[in-house]
Amino acid sequence: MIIHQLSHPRLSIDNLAIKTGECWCFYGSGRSGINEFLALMEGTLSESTAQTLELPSDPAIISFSAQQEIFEEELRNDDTDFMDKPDPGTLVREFLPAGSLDSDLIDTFDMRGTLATGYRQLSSGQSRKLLLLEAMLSGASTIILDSPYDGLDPHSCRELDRVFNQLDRSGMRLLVLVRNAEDIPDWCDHLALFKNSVLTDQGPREDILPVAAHIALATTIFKDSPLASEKTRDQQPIPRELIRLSGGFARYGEKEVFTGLNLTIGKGQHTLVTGPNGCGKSTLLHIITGDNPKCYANDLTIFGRRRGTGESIWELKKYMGIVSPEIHRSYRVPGSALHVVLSGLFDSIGLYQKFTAIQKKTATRWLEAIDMAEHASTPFRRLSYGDQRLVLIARALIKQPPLLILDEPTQGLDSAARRALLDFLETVSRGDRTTILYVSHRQDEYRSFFCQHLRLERA
Ligand SMILES: Nc1ncnc2c1ncn2[C@@H]1O[C@H](COP(=O)(O)OP(=O)(O)OP(=O)(O)O)[C@@H](O)[C@H]1O
Repeated sequence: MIIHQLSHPRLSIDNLAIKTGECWCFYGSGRSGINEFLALMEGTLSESTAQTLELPSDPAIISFSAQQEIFEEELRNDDTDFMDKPDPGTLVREFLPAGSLDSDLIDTFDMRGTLATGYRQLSSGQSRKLLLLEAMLSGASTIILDSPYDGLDPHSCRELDRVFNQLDRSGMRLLVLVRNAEDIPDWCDHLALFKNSVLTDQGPREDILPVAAHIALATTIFKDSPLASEKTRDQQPIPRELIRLSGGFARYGEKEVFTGLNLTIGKGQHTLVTGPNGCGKSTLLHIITGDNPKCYANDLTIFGRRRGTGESIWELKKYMGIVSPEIHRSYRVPGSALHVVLSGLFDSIGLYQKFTAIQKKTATRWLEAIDMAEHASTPFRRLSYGDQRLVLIARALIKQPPLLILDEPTQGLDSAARRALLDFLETVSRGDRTTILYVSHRQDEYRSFFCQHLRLERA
């Protein structure tokens, strides 16, 4: 792979040559040029010129946008309307090359139990692991891993390291893109850095690592958030107990996800939920938000109202702000970044209601808070994954909800943005307006303001 004198409004690379057998890590903050580099690898970077551009012809790319593309393809092919049972879509085993189903790697990543599951039914971490397995088992000669640890539980992260440490890389090229210095894998032998839209440094890992330590330490996002702004919607008084789930259970068909789960969240009882990929964290949140049909069968009281007693889901959603991989995946309707933030006021995916000048001003202030005011009219889908994530966080925060549900909100963010979000949430946690329910795999996000920790296990 050779890149010589590549020029793009947000990416310059003077010289880059990667030989077969080499393993490179590319590191930069979210707006350093790293997203454009990924787009270059994906073949979607327009407006660039280069003197020499020899890219891998058919790389296996493991990224959130690749996951999204498959999801959308699966939705397009969904034949449920023409069948007498839900169409599971392409099964996990159908993604893997014929003859590879005995591979130990499937057990290593704890995916054997999902072989007969459809792609759309996978948890977010499981769908990442599937792409990884597909790339490795099909013997791809170039593998590009974008934020490889995001979305994986600690066990899978360790296994990923073990597998790549032991991998015979002689016939392959491995490119890893990370936005957190802590995520630079020790199994990469080369390191390259992006700063201010330029690939500035490159060389053996140990030579460049000291320079990397100084990148992405500063950000202004969430420094000036409209936290105590004017009320954006009338709110009823909220009871002291927000959630009570007694003997909670969830299953899909024959498959039990969890059972006998008790959870009470009082006002100000900021709660952290952790557990391995596929143990049911998102399912639990979907039961709470009313997005899983099992919410009616469960003994669940939310904001003082027993579920299944005639309340509408929209009544309850008024009190929640939600960020999750599922919302991110579902946000496929056209609309600008500003419209996405505004849609948080109406709990809709897409903006279908008239908004007031005050609401627009508040949304604009939230865009300023995430340093994206200049992208107010940029179509949401054209933003990088990390910037989309920030917009969705602003969407959840805009109404300053009594219950803020954040399911792996920092996926795709760089370390500075992640820290800024957690610092901001710490400030939120000190007020009496919002209670936070937070799911994460990253131990560096387990802040002390979480006063309750729910550890889920696999059933
Ligand atoms: N619609 C569905 N149909 C069948 N199985 C499903 C469906 N949705 C989720 N599952 C399965 O339920 C289990 C729990 O999924 P869930 O998304 O709640 O896990 P999670 O703990 O949030 O995982 P992750 O950490 O990877 O996000 C997984 O094994 C998943 O494959």
